[in-house]
Amino acid sequence: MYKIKTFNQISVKGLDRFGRDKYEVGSDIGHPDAILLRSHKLHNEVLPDSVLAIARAGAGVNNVPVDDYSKKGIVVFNTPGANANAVKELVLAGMLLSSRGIKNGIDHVKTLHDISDAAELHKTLEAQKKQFAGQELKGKTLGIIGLGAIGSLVADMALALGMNVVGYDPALSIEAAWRLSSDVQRAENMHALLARCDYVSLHVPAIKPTLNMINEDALAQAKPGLVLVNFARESIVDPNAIAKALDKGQLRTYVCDFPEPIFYGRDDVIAMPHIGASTAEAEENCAIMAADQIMDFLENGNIKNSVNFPAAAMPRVEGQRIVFTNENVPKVLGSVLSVLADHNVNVLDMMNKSRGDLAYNILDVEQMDNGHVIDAIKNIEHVTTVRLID
Ligand SMILES: NC(=O)C1=CN([C@@H]2O[C@H](COP(=O)(O)OP(=O)(O)OC[C@H]3O[C@@H](n4cnc5c(N)ncnc54)[C@H](O)[C@@H]3O)[C@@H](O)[C@H]2O)C=CC1
Ligand SMILES: O=C(O)C(=O)COP(=O)(O)O
Repeated sequence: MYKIKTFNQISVKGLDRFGRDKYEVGSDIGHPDAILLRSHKLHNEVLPDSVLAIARAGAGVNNVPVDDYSKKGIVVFNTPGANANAVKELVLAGMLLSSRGIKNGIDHVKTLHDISDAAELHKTLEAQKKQFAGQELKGKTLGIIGLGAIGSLVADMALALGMNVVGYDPALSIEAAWRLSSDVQRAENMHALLARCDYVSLHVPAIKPTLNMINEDALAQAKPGLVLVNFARESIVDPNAIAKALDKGQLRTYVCDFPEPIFYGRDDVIAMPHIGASTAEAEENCAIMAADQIMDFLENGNIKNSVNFPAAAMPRVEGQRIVFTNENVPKVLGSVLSVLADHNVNVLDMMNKSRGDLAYNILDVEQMDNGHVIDAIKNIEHVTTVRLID
């Protein structure tokens, strides 16, 4: 039996992927083979040695100490794009909330509940509605910082609304570039983007280079009256700088999924409780993708959508499969193959992939009757983890 420990609310559709004949799944599992979670922070958790993999049902992995886990040979997965549409739709809601008198208008209507005569109510509304007039998105310029799964969907949506779209992403992958509409204009740098946009939406991961990227310096470049939309992470903005920019009118509104105490009581901040990915569809997509990736890894050693390991997958053949991780230095694979040769084990197929400082290997071998082989591989210098899969 494989054991999967869960944190957070994981969609049942995902949990149901784990066949109960092979898997035990729950939030109170003691020595799990893998962990399935959403935003639960793992930095302060002591992981049992049994853990081989972590799957983040979602995009951001800043709640997982990925570098530490890489050193231990723990594979970390996420689910790219699985919740992107949900975020995109909320970005639209955020832009509309910041541009039209929606919230204040609705609140105002609620204050009129003692007017019982319909005709009088309509007359009052018509007389007062001018205070809730707004502006349209069409014809305005939206800047998008980070043009990955979410950024590219936001770009398509904004173009469809008749907005001009400017993008900035110095780390854009080739795959993401192919997905991007050719109508997205390219900004040379973030400051140039901020200077020409009416709205800016942030879609970068929380990593060292993006920490506090929206700071006082950046906001000083913004076109006065900018609406800043942050459904990415709290750590990429400096809240004090945002508050100052709002006070000065450099920012008109800050729309975010990450409330901060400094924003309490401000009408120019629209803060939501991290609900960008909180739709039934996104939760299902993420949970299903994460569960499938864990199962393929545990049962076959295959790796897809890892943030710290290379992609590696081979179809299964007869016999057994050995998977091992090693530091990415010369001679390790050769030493492993020598051990197999010494024990008379025939290799049927193999794959060796590397990513940064680590390498991952899949070896299909004929059925072995020698139990010492795995121990011998474990003892080879620079081998971090090894596993035999039947
Ligand atoms: N509010 C919510 O519930 C959700 C928030 N998120 C956040 O949104 C982030 C982005 O998600 P996806 O689009 O799915 O990820 P993604 O990995 O597909 O796209 C991120 C993009 O940011 C770019 N990037 C990296 N460093 C950059 C920099 N310094 N300047 C400009 N661009 C840079 C990358 O090249 C990549 O194209 C996640 O990492 C997560 O923090 C994601 C899903 C839900
Ligand atoms: O996918 C992401 O990065 C998110 O922020 C979504 O977080 P959640 O799974 O809703 O806690």
